[in-house]
Amino acid sequence: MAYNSIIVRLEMNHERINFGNVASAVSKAGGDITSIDVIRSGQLNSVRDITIHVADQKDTEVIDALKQLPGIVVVNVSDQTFLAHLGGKIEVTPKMPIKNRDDLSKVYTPGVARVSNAIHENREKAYSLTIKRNTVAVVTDGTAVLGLGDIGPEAAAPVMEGKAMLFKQLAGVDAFPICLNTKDTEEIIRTIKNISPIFGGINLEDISSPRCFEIETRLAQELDIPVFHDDQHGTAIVVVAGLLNALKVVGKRIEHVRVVVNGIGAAGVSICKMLLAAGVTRLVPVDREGAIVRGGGYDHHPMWAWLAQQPQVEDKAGTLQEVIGGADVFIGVSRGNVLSAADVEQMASDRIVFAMANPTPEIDPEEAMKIVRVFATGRSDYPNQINNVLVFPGVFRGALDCRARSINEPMKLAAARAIAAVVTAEERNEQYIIPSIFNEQVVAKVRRAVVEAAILTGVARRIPPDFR
Ligand SMILES: NC(=O)C1=CN([C@@H]2O[C@H](COP(=O)(O)OP(=O)(O)OC[C@H]3O[C@@H](n4cnc5c(N)ncnc54)[C@H](O)[C@@H]3O)[C@@H](O)[C@H]2O)C=CC1
Ligand SMILES: CC(=O)C(=O)O
Ligand SMILES: [Mg+2]
Repeated sequence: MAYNSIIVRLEMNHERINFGNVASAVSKAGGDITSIDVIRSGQLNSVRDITIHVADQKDTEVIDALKQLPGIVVVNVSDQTFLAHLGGKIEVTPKMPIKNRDDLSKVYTPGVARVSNAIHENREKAYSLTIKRNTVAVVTDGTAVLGLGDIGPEAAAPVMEGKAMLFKQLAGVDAFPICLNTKDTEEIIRTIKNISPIFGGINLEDISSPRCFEIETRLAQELDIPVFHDDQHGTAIVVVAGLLNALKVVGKRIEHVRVVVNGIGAAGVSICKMLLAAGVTRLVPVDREGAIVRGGGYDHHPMWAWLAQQPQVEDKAGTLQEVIGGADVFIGVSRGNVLSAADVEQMASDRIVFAMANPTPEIDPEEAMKIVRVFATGRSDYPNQINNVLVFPGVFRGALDCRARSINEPMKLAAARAIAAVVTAEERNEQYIIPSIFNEQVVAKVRRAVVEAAILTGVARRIPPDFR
């Protein structure tokens, strides 16, 4: 279950109530007081800030319980998650101060003109003389934000800022959120191409399918910097990493398992492609209207049409409930609460369920954990967090360091194997199939694997010093 922290400012009349009554009311309503700060204390009244750890969506119950107490005034309630977003979460910081005219003439005019001319003569110098070599655009149109859907570019911004923070903290990559006010494929492609000169890479984020496929393919063809749709490939890479380890835990081989993937959008298509490349022989892709079957006609969706031609895709039609029976693996990248315990119980023994819709998984984790052998979500509050945050920082660190032209399939497979290998055979178990995002080996190993594969496949334009 997810928890949140709220800070409640209370004015208490000491003649009518004591703090013990407050603590017991909070606890009865489902909260847990974790700290108390006295703001003002007098003989009759005091004002205190109490921090309460409270289960998701239970905060109103706790506040209502406090409001009903005699001698209490709830002065203010602040939610720590909202506080963390106040004013946005990132800023631009200069690398040196401008203290005098001499500094000014170096970083700005007239000195800067010589640097600009040098880049004009040799465009490649943008990599050594500007932020290009370490800067990635995180671009969205706000149409498939987490599992929240088409909530618009402004509402997508907190997620993009969060991605930018993770890029910087985990891999030292400077990432900038760009939220576009258009859903038009051609306009998105044109805009990204037009802003690309300052960036060393483009991370596409939360752009809904099927537009995301064309946008990525065209940009990858038309730009000479890496373009990576995180929801497609970041997710597929981390799923394959988790699955390789989960299969070892349950003692099944990838070529023998039957895999149901629910939600064949951006993430689902790429997961299916990568599972086939990794050796899956029995695949059941399922979307809203049921299974996508071998030989079916899907003229409206080129990626579904491609899937329907793959020999490993089953030809049995049906709803999720009709096709899940006997499956060894369920991978959900669709939306919250679409899978019941009864559905999961139809699966094979030693089943593996990755319920990755964010923020609400396909099945309630508390229910699922009782009936599956290996369970994972995209969330940080349960064991086995399968989230593309394990991928994009290291992939871009590697791609920027070797100045890769693109991020190709061998680089992606190498990244998946590198993530899986962070968990050793001794450490691996049902609760630990995937490393934590705070495990420092993750970015280092993914970077190394990505650079090696880029060099081997000829897309690296620079050999980083530690590879010479
Ligand atoms: N844990 C992680 O790292 C990641 C999780 N996700 C999650 O996966 C979900 C999908 O993300 P995207 O692929 O980017 O979105 P998308 O919008 O491209 O695709 C969603 C697909 O799910 C299908 N769908 C919706 N309801 C369904 C249902 N009841 N049954 C079967 N299919 C259904 C839609 O028709 C669509 O094809 C979101 O909840 C997102 O948060 C996505 C990327 C990474
Ligand atoms: C994690 C992520 O990128 C998503 O849920 O869309
Ligand atoms: Mg995303």
